[in-house]
Amino acid sequence: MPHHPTSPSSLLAAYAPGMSLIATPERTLLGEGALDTTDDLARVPEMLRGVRDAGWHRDPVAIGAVPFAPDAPAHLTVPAAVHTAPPLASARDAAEAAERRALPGPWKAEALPEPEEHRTAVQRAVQSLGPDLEKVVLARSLRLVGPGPVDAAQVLRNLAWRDPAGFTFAMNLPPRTELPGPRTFIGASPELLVAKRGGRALSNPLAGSRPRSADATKDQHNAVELLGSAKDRREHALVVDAVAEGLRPFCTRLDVPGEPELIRTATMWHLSTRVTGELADPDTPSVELARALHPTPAVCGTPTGAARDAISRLEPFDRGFYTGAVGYTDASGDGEWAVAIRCADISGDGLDLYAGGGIVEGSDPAEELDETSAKLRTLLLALGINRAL
Ligand SMILES: C=C(O[C@H]1C=CC=C(C(=O)O)[C@@H]1O)C(=O)O
Repeated sequence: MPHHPTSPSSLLAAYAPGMSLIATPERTLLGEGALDTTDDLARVPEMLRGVRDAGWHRDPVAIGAVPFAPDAPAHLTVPAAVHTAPPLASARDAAEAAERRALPGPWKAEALPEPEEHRTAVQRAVQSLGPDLEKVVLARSLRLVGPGPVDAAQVLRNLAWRDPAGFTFAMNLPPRTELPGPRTFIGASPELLVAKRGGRALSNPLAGSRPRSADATKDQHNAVELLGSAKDRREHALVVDAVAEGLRPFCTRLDVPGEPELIRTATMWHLSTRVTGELADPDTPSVELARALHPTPAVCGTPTGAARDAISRLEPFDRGFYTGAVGYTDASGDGEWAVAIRCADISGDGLDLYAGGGIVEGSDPAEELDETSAKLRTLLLALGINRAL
């Protein structure tokens, strides 16, 4: 991977729509232009070899986004120029305060489905649980339209500095047919689908959530309650088991901690497990691991097929790239792929925000609605909106 010693804030400042940026706990990466593009994650290693063999780039990197639906096109590009910098968390400095600014309103909001309908969908999902469907993740979306073109670069900087330890991204996508002009898939995900470096693989499944609270006592109470919740631990274990099963065929050794830990973002507490493995073949491309894992029960459910069917029955919108994956890989297969959550799809004056939650036996519709509202706050706060919509 090319090395351009620079600071993460200078890459955030250089970002403009049409480019792609991803900031991870390992590095910050900005891609400009396109030497080649594919809509198929499986073809990424071949695309990287092609670019290298043609002499267009000695050390090419592919960066992009994969949708939730298996038959929908991905968008993965080998940029003409890739700039890298250390991780954001290493550089919380004066830039942080200077670069954060609210976007101008007012915003017109339209919920799809309406909150009441989401509660009903959760209720229906709970009723359809049983031996054939143990868990399903149900989501809702919120369309916001502002007074002018949404400033994606400002949203990105706001997201980055609020959650510098996660995976912050802005991916350039082909325009939507109904909304011409630049399209940016943007977000700050706390969840690592898979990273591969040399002979080691790492995944960090999250599932089981409580909102953060501005009140320190309540915040602590939420965290303790989450860690002790049998329902959330069940919901979490289904994801960890699926990730371990997905990685096992590739690994000679797999370490799966028996107990989840708590992690926090600016808006949420989550149960988290770090699964690490030693790869039988250190040349296994990270995209192959991502394909084997996606979609985990953190975004779809268990078993996958029945959960997908329930999602298409109960969700009244197309998820697009939400609950897909975003990331990058180099030609040696080393790379990082985050689960595409806490995100929005920006085109023109509007954006679509998304949030979902895992439904298992014992899930409560009102609590699930509140959880999605809390998850939507990641993007709402990045727009400068500090209230529920
Ligand atoms: C599907 C989402 O979150 C997933 C990741 C962490 C916790 C989750 C949960 O507790 O339900 C979800 O599985 C989302 O944020 O839209």
